[in-house]
Amino acid sequence: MKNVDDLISDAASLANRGVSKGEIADELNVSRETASWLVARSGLTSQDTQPEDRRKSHDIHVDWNAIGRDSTRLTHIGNAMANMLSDYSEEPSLTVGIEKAGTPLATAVAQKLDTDLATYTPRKHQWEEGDIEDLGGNFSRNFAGAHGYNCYIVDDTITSGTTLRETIEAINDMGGNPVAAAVLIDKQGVESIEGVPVHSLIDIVPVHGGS
Ligand SMILES: O=P(O)(O)OC[C@H]1O[C@H](OP(=O)(O)OP(=O)(O)O)[C@H](O)[C@@H]1O
Repeated sequence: MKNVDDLISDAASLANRGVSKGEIADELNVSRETASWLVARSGLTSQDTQPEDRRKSHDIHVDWNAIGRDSTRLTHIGNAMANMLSDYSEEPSLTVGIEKAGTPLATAVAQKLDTDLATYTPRKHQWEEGDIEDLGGNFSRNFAGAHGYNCYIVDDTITSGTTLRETIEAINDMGGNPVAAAVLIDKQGVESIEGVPVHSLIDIVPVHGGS
């Protein structure tokens, strides 16, 4: 069982060997953002890892600020995501937004589909102290819980899929039924996670070949 210090040590060791942040994320089964955080916590400077990162990392940063900063655009995008989710016989009555960026999108989706609203904060946001295995994510008490609900799940991006997988497991653990998920952008191009269909408005598809 690993605690945060073990992970920081592992991340530093991999970074010192020239492994990219994306590969560290895969190796340690965390998101790339978390891998960056672990390397930063280890005290390695960006100079220590930057050249190898530039050469080996294929990850991309998605900037959807033009949508997120404008409530009209956000609502339109939420409606489009709702449209992708509107064909399930279970007729979910709860939309679960993944904090933080998934929540405003989930709010728009919930409004369009006339469902209740829940928010889930993944465990990676609760890593400041303690053993990672002992820390879980949580549903905000300000919104609905997942118990007894057929649920849609909404987030902005899939990078490794770890966050969505964790959210699906958390909904199951709480006695809910995750029916389908929708994201703005899927960097994996997955069709399903843990048996739950995943819909994305945009898939990122790496193109190989050329020079
Ligand atoms: O598929 P994964 O590798 O798990 O990564 C995807 C997650 O990472 C981002 O969250 P992040 O914590 O970076 O940002 P946020 O709190 O602003 O949503 C994003 O919003 C997803 O929730």
